[in-house]
Amino acid sequence: MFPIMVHLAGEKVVMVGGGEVALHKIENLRRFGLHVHVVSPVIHPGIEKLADEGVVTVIQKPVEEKDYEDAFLVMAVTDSKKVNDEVAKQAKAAGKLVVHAAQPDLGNSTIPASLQRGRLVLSVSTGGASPTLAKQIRNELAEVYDESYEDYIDFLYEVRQIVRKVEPDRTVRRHLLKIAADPIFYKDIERREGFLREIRPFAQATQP
Ligand SMILES: C[C@@]1(CC(=O)O)C2=NC(=C\c3[nH]c(c(CCC(=O)O)c3CC(=O)O)Cc3[nH]c(c(CC(=O)O)c3CCC(=O)O)/C=C3\N/C(=C\2)[C@@H](CCC(=O)O)[C@]3(C)CC(=O)O)/[C@H]1CCC(=O)O
Ligand SMILES: NC(=O)c1ccc[n+]([C@@H]2O[C@H](COP(=O)([O-])OP(=O)(O)OC[C@H]3O[C@@H](n4cnc5c(N)ncnc54)[C@H](O)[C@@H]3O)[C@@H](O)[C@H]2O)c1
Repeated sequence: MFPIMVHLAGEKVVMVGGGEVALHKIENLRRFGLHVHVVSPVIHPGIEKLADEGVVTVIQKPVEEKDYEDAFLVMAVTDSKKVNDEVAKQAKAAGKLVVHAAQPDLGNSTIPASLQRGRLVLSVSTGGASPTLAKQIRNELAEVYDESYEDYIDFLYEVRQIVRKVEPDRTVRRHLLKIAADPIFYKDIERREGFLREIRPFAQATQP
């Protein structure tokens, strides 16, 4: 398994199956601001509620290939092995990202337990050994990397954008970015503001 971050905004995500597991997967996708198309004859009440809120689009019927032919990511989460296997096979052959929720080796992707702190994303995968352990480790990380990381990551992002824009020399750029990543800036918000005050004028000066 190779970890990769995927920009899914604007891409079609199709959930085949509308039960409990589908609901859980949709809620996870929702945390990342993603809209999901659900194809399933029976729809969990929790998914119906999300449809009312506009978070998902529901197509209430058994799945057919045309329901996911324009999808980027397909999740096969029905309670039928035959349906999940068939969907995974066809979608994979069509070059899509595919999660098979019951037999991961029949898909080509799995969902890790994850945690977001603004731009910081921490993901834990056990390669199907124990989703329960993945969740436990994620919860431990959530305590270490608490909400205060959101602002800190924003600071690092802004510094990096400025440095990339104003400093043509790669060695100097790396040096400056290393300074910015000093833990002192995590702990001391005033220092962050001071640092930004110092470097912002350089970016403004180079504006076209
Ligand atoms: C991380 C998380 C993300 C998410 O789903 O969003 C996720 N499963 C979560 C929870 C969870 N899933 C299951 C339990 C019950 C206890 C247990 O079995 O441990 C719990 C625990 C709970 O619910 O508390 C049952 C289960 N899961 C899979 C199978 C089939 C199989 O056995 O392989 C079965 C057995 C079904 C059966 O009994 O027949 C398969 C997969 N589940 C994965 C991801 C992928 C591997 C990730 C990895 O190992 O790292 C993979 C391979 C494919 C995929 O679905 O992507 C999410 C964490 C929650 C969070 O983020 O809060
Ligand atoms: N990956 C995970 O995290 C995880 C966790 C637990 C279970 N599972 C697996 O997920 C699967 C689903 O479990 P569940 O608890 O959501 O089941 P469920 O009984 O709650 O829901 C099954 C859904 O499949 C739909 N379905 C059936 N035939 C269909 C078809 N032809 N086309 C479209 N949809 C169809 C039904 O309408 C229903 O909405 C099981 O195979 C289970 O082993 C995966």
